[in-house]
Amino acid sequence: MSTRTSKVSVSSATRVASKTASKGASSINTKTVPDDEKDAAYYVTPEFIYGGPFIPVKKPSPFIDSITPMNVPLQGTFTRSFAYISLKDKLPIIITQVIDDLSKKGGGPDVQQFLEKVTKMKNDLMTNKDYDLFTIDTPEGEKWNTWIENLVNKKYYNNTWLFTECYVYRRLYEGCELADSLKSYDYFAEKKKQSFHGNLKPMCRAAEKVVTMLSVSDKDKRKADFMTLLKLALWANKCDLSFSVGAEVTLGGTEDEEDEDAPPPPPPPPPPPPAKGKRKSTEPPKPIKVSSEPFQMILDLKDKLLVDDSGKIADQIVTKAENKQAAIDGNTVFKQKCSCHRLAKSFGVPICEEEAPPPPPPPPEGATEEAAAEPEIPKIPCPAKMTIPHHVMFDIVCDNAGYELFADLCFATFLLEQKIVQMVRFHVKKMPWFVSDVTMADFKYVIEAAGTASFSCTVPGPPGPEGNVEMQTITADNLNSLGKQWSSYLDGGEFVVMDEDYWTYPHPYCEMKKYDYNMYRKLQYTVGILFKGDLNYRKLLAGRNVNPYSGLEPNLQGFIPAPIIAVRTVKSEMICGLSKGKFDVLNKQDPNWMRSGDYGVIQYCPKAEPLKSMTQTCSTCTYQKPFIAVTFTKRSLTIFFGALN
Ligand SMILES: O=P(O)(O)OC[C@@]1(O)O[C@H](CO)[C@@H](O)[C@@H]1O
Repeated sequence: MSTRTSKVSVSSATRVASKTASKGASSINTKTVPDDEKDAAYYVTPEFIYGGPFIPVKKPSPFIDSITPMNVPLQGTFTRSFAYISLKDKLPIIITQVIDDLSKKGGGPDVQQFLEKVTKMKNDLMTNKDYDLFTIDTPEGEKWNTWIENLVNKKYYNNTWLFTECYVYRRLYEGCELADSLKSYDYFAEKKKQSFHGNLKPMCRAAEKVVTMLSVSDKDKRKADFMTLLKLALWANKCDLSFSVGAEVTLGGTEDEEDEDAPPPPPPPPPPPPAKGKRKSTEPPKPIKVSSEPFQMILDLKDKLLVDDSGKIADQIVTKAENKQAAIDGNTVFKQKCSCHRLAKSFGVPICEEEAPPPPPPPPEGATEEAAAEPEIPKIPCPAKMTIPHHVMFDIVCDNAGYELFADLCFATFLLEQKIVQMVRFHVKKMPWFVSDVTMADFKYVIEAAGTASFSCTVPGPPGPEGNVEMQTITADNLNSLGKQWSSYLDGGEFVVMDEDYWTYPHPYCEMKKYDYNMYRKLQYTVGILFKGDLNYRKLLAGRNVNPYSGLEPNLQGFIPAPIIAVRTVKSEMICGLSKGKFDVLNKQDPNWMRSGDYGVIQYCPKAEPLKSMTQTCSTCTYQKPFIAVTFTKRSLTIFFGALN
């Protein structure tokens, strides 16, 4: 009989053994418990029954019948948590949808291999196995394997929900990386396209109003519009396909959707006089009619906005942008020479002073190797020493494509057209992510589709002075003009779209410096970073179930590259910044209120870590280093430059 050793606590094994022994004792050989309790194998080796099955040995379960305890990371072992539900019910369905779609698509042996790997991953998830390592041979794949090997808990439910979910979406994409015929395949593309076309009506209606907010306006109107467009971007976050498990989400599909095409209902009768005494705060909220007209929705949902820092954000971002512009105007020279400048100068190599010149011409035909190895050194300002950017910029860490990206683009357009900033940087994903997160391809698709969409419908216009309502025709004209404006921003550089690896890492943002210091530094140049959506919120709070009444800043745990703006509808069981008692009231009204996406927050942390000159040379200067090392091939110099790495 093979003996299996396993880390099972003796006490529980004893319980198991005695329970086993008591059950049908006559049919099994009742060995006495060995004197030597070190023989743990005894407790886990199933008793062999002649002609009968092995008796299953129940290991102590990692699952706890509880919600996530305070300050503990959300994870699947708490069976009353949404993390558990998401891993048990949502993620397997999303994986199955990918498998089904690809099976229908068909393909050669590489697609079959993809399906086998993804099916195994789905089964491993459902049976709480250990993560498999990545097999792609890339630096980023190696990083993932290092992270997995360093984990204490390598099981899907036992590790944090954040890591497991990111791991699953990253493994899905590995399947494509390993399949030649799936190299640039996006298994969520159709759903994301549908999330655009399925929301044409709210986009066209929103565009009607957005275009009236773009001409430079007085401070009060500018502030009001700033706040409104931030709320438009907030409620757009309801359109999230990982939350809906791939089901199409059209705006306004919330609570009791009001059919706004019907003439508005007559005004409600005056409310009855308040009952004597205090209204019980735990009465379930009365169902509200939510218009699918985006700007009316903002008004309808005002009580669902649990934290609203939009006014403070509007004031401070404008002020910070003005201060940044003053610093740029006043910055005439680099304050310090970068070490590579000094070294280059001392070896007679031109130092990098201006903007990067055009790439050097290709070496002439038949050029000798030495000549080919000596291109003109590009003169690039050394980012390591830059503490003042070239432009006043604002960053948006995007979430979902489709309607949510439309709303984010509207907000960015407002910032540019109101001359608050000169550039908006969008951070998107390098691969299909959480079903509807924006990739570079999605970004370009939405801009192109907005510029060419056609749409027309009639809706009730605003009530006239006598309360009469005229029907009005909504078309895609304003959406088209916005789309064309966005396209020119992309060409002109006002819109910069970046898809660095970092945004598909599984780590909380408080660890950004550890995993991508350059990314942290890049973010320090901006006047504000808008983090969209629930997943970003989970990363900002390190995936923990924090005290709902604690402030945003302490929960960022030092992640303050620039002022942080967190805009998210509540789709996971973590939140901070609530007013006193609010969390308890909401829980009493509906214990599952954090799983609905019906509530939202607009939170702000104004702190920013000062941008200092780096002590070592930057990645740009590293680019020059190999060249200088090749130019001065003396062994001592190569070692010397090597030491600078
Ligand atoms: O970041 P988003 O798109 O706002 O929301 C993503 C998300 O809430 O959807 C899922 C809900 O199950 C979670 O995995 C994840 O946090």
